[in-house]
Formats: sequence, structure tokens, C-alpha cells
Amino acid sequence: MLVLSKMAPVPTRVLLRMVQNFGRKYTTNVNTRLPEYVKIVEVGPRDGLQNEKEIVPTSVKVDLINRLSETGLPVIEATSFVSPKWVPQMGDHTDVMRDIRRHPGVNYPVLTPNLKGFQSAIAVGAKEVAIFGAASESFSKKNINCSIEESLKRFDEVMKAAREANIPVRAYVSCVLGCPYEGKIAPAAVAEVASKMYAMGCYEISLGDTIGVGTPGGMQDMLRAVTKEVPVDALAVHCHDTYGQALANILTALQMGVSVVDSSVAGLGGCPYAKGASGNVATEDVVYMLHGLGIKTGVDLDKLTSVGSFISAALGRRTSSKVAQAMSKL
Ligand SMILES: CC(C)(COP(=O)([O-])OP(=O)([O-])OC[C@H]1O[C@@H](n2cnc3c(N)ncnc32)[C@H](O)[C@@H]1OP(=O)([O-])[O-])[C@@H](O)C(=O)NCCC(=O)NCCSC(=O)C[C@@](C)(O)CC(=O)[O-]
Repeated sequence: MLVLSKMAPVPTRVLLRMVQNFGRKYTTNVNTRLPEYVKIVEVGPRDGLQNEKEIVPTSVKVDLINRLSETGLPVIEATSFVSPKWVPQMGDHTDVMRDIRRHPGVNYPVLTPNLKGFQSAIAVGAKEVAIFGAASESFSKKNINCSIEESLKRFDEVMKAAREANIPVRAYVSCVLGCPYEGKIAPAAVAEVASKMYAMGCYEISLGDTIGVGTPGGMQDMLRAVTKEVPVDALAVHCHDTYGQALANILTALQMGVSVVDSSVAGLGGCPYAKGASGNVATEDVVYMLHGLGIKTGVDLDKLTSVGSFISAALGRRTSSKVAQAMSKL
């Protein structure tokens, strides 16, 4: 045991750890303080169902949203007001918004890529919208048919109309940890787009690992860059689980102060313009992890897993949620 003069002796196990860790790069903004409450943004009805080969009947979508509304989820992204030529799976957006039973205390935001989408959405009673851009030029062109700069101009029009109508706007930045066309994306590029969208007046910026290639190391680097520009309370993470890293990435984000997580019941989904990307992290798995950490979500896991069973049966496939699979065997 080493004894330094006038200082307490350093125990051998601490010394050993110091030696083992010598030369390792430490990050200063990963800590063990976790939020007490995490807001879950359920994106299954939109992100989940926009990628289905067979178009899901409107009545099933409405039933899904109504059942999710009974689980305690605070936010359920209901559909998107995009061009039906681009994403026919969301072509019934108007009917979905008309037919769902809106639950008090639950928000039902919808995606709106431009003013046309925004106007159609509020005409059927949408009370919140989300714009969606990307940190990758190529993805922006493939997904919304314009450059990043052009997209920001379109979003400006939406923001102006939203301000006049008193509608809160959320923003997505896609490809924050990798792009299907460009590969690695620089954290600085993510920070730049995120800060522009925040400066436009979006109240929350959801950082999308669109193709699920990120790792906790990449998440740390990206968040370190973004949090220099956008307050951490205004950030959400949106992790696809292609490489099985989503929960680890989410935990990393929570340790860095993020307290809003997007997820998809039964792990539904993928993006039509991100070939090979698997669904979002399953909401059941996120809730299980959060409750295990003592973090409140307000979500009833049993009710949620039965909604997951409902939609998996309706789509004729097994749930992607590990938690739901395990619970069904108990
Ligand atoms: C953005 C556009 C519309 C531009 O598409 P465009 O072709 O460049 O648009 P345009 O203005 O030239 O219009 C062409 C036609 O589309 C119509 N149109 C124009 N706007 C609308 C609208 N809002 N609703 C309905 N119709 C619309 C417009 O009226 C016209 O109709 P036509 O005269 O040919 O009959 C198109 O590229 C599009 O709809 N893209 C949507 C792509 C999409 O939905 N992707 C998936 C969502 S993003 C995602 O999943 C990622 C995320 C958010 O989850 C986060 C993550 O994981 O990273």
C-alpha cells in the first residue's frame, strides 16, 4: 500500500485500477446521474408502419394508436403528412387523424416535411408537428428530395405557419451516427443542423441513428458536439437497433443528460429511404431498462406488451422486443 505524506493511504485495489486505466482517454461528461423521469415518444404507428411492404389497414393503425393511448405513454406519433407517391404507407394520414380517440394528456404529433403537409395536418386537428431533416446531404436528397439548405428554407415556412397557429414543432435530424449513402457523419455536421433547427424555434431535437450503426462511443462524441450548441433538455435520441446497440446508446445518452427517448412498440419499423435498417428500439425494452434503473416513465409495461402482441399478430410476425419475447415464456 502506497502512503503519501499527510494524505490518506490509497488502497491497493484503487492503485491497481489506476494502473490498469493509465493512458485511457476519459470523458468528462459521462456521469452516473440519471434522470428521474424519461419521456418516451412512441413512434411505432408512424416510423414503424411507414416501412411495411403490405399497407396496413387504416382500422388497424387506429386500433393500435387507441390501444397505445391506454398504456400511459405521453406522446404517440400518429402518422405523417408526406406525399403518398413517396410513402404510400402513410397515405391514409387524414383518416387516421380523424378516426383516433384522443386521450387526455397524450400528444399525437405528425410529420410534416413542408407547408403543404403542415396545412393538411392542422386541417384535421393535429396539435403538434415534426419537421425532419438530416445531417447527411445524400440522405436529405433521397428522403425529402432537397439539399440540407433547401430543407431548412422549407422548414422556415412551416415554422412561420406553426408560430401563427400556436403549434409546437419538434425536429428530427437523421443519420447522426452514420448514413446509408455517405457512411460516417462528422459530429460537427450533426451539431450544425441541430443548432439551426433549434434556433428556428423547434422545442425538441430528436437525434436519429437512422440505420442503427452507432455505438456508445459514437453517441458520446456526437452528443458532446451537439450539447455545445443545443441545451441537453431540448434533445431526444431516436435509435434504430440494426446492430443491437440501441439500449447501450440510449443509456449513454441518459448518462449525458438526455431525458427523452423515441421508441417503437414491438420494435416495428425502419425507414423507406434507409435500406437494410431495422426497426426502432422496442418501447417494451426501453421501459424495462428504465424501470430497472428506477426511472419513471408512467408506462404500464404489461399493457404495452399486450399492444405489442396485438400489432405483431396483425402483421403476422414475431415481436422484435426481447422483453416481450421473454415475458411471453414466463
Ligand atoms: C418532401 C416531399 C413531399 C418532397 O417531394 P417533391 O416531389 O420534391 O415535392 P414537390 O413539392 O415537387 O411536389 C411533388 C408532388 O408531391 C405533392 N406533395 C408535396 N408535398 C406533399 C405533402 N406534404 N403531402 C402530400 N403531397 C405532397 C405535390 O402536391 C406534388 O403532387 P403532384 O402535383 O405531382 O400530384 C417528398 O420527398 C416526401 O414526401 N418525402 C417523405 C419521405 C418520408 O416520409 N420519409 C420517411 C420519414 S423520415 C424518417 O423515417 C426518419 C426519422 C424521422 O424517423 C428519423 C430517423 O430515424 O432518422
